[in-house]
Amino acid sequence: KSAYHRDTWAEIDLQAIKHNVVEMKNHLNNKEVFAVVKADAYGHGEKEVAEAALNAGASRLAVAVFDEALRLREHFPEVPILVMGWTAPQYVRLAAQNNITLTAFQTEWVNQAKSYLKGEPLSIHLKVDTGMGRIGIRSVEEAYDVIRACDNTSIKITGVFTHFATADESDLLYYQQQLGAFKQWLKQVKPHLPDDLTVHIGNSAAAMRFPDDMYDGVRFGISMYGLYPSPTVKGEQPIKLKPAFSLYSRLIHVKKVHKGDAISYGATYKAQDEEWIGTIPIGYGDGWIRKLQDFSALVDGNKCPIVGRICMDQSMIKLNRPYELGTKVTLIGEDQNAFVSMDDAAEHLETINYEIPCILGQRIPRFYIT
Ligand SMILES: Cc1ncc(COP(=O)(O)O)c(CNc2conc2O)c1O
Repeated sequence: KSAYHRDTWAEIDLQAIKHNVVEMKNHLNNKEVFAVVKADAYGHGEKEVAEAALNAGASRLAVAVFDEALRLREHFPEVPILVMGWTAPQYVRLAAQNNITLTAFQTEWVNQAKSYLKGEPLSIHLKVDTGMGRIGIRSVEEAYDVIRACDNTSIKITGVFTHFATADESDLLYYQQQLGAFKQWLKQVKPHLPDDLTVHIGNSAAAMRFPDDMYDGVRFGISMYGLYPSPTVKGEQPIKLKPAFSLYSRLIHVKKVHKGDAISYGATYKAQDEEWIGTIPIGYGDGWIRKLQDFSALVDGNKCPIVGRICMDQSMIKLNRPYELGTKVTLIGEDQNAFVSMDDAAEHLETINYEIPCILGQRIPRFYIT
């Protein structure tokens, strides 16, 4: 349960989510946009983001895990929902009863699945591995086996898809190889598949950079949240995105320390002079991990470095002057005309922006700006 009685919170701008969906739909001249809301909508809140994305023109929801699909089905009784990951065959009946589309790519899985179905129609999308090397069919022969296993069963192939490993990079060779492999695969397998198939191959990067390659729809994840998939794509600015996620806290303690005074565990930080130190109620117990030490937060538009070791529930920042208790601290987002972005935090942590909102835990309540 989120601690609502603590001055640390996230704000999710649903107008930004809608803006990004509309931008993508226009960019694709109205192909389908599947809102990828797995991992609690990349940490933004699955229900609220799904609703905003659907209102803005997304036509389907895509998740990674069957339980995410079951939860969303509670709120969205009619929307097509695709589970993009592997689901154990013993759950196919529950999937069929909830009209949830699963991903299939193994003949053995199909054979087991049909033994659990009692005639209910189960929708599946075939996953083709053209080079992501994670899950998926890797040859035409494999495809024939899987398709044959579905024959005369209640398992209906309603889509095929593949996933790109390098669509966000400057070197396009591997992307082109995957695209070529998929086209070749589809040309050979299509005659054995139903006509009204949904074909979708692109993530945010491919959809933004190569909209004409995109077949029927795109699986829109990171950029629906207003984040570019990589510095390369950010540099190209194929569409203008609005970041949705902001993270705030408030000063709960302010003190003046003298030269040589130590801050936090290990006494690793020593004040270099008389300094004003602020304490904020966020720590690695919230996913604000220890490696964020020396990253900066904004107070009154000023960059204030995180000094000393980050604790489980609290962190210290060096202030540019004394501030009142309760003064707002911007950890991610805009403060006056200064801005700390998800990309800044990712760069500091030597990771990608995707990871940051996902690791911010449920002790940080998410509030929604509609
Ligand atoms: C199969 C599949 N399709 C679409 C997306 C959306 O990609 P985007 O967020 O770049 O638009 C993902 C994201 N998968 C992951 C994102 O980060 N790690 C992943 O495995 C995915 O796994």
